[in-house]
Amino acid sequence: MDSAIDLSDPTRALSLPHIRYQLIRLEDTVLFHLIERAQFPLNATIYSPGAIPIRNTPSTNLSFMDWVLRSQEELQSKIRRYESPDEYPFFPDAMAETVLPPLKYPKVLWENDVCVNEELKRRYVGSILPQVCTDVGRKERAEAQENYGSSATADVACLQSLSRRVHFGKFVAESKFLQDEERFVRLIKAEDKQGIDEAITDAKVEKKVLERLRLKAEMYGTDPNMDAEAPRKINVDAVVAMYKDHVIPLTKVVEVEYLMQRLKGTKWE
Ligand SMILES: O=C(O)C(=O)C[C@]1(C(=O)O)C=C[C@@H](O)C=C1
Repeated sequence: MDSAIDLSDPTRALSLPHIRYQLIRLEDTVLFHLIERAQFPLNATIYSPGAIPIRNTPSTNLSFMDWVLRSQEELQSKIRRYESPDEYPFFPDAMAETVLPPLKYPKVLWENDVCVNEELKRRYVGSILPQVCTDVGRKERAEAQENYGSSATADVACLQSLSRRVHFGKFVAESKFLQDEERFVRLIKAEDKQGIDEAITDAKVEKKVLERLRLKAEMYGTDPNMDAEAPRKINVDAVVAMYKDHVIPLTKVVEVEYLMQRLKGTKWE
């Protein structure tokens, strides 16, 4: 599978404008997947372990959605999805050998084991989805068993695009580190996580991200054939809140944790 970052040229891969362009592109991906998911009710049962027995797999204690996600990841690992440095599995134990010859990606990132997928999934199921699936101009929608499979399939796409977005923080962090090595080495050596967080934060860019996202959610969520009063396909406020409270903060966690590991094996260690 292709990486969204241009890895053929490591200098370009670490240029901040190039990375930010990819982050903007990913907003579209995340939004379109969420719009697909929001057409179905929340269907909370699919997130509850054991609530839906998985036939022929009695030993599993996964929720239905987790079982779909894990099965997809197992298949996708065989076609090299997780060889790309911007892809991280939610179920590392499901990784299988690839059926294609392995790829050799140039090393752009520093060695690290940062992965926030567990936390991302917890927030997606517990907070993001309940908000996104309500208040699209309709009453609370009842569970629909016939949509269990479609809901979980859309969840996989949402979770994978969100995971990719927040782990792009590693490229951002590497780029920022190279721009001001002296400052970051000092902060990292002092284990000053708050100082690192302040150093990587750009409030103006964050404000712009949220404004652009609101516009996109309003535009993509409105059918051009419908009148202006018709219900939107997506809860615009929920989308903006998702980025403000979860996506940007988790991207920053990834950036800080990546930088905390950045001096391992260097002359500064
Ligand atoms: O674009 C950056 O510089 C980033 O670090 C990414 C990002 C974001 O998640 O959108 C995160 C932190 C910054 O404060 C601004 C934006």
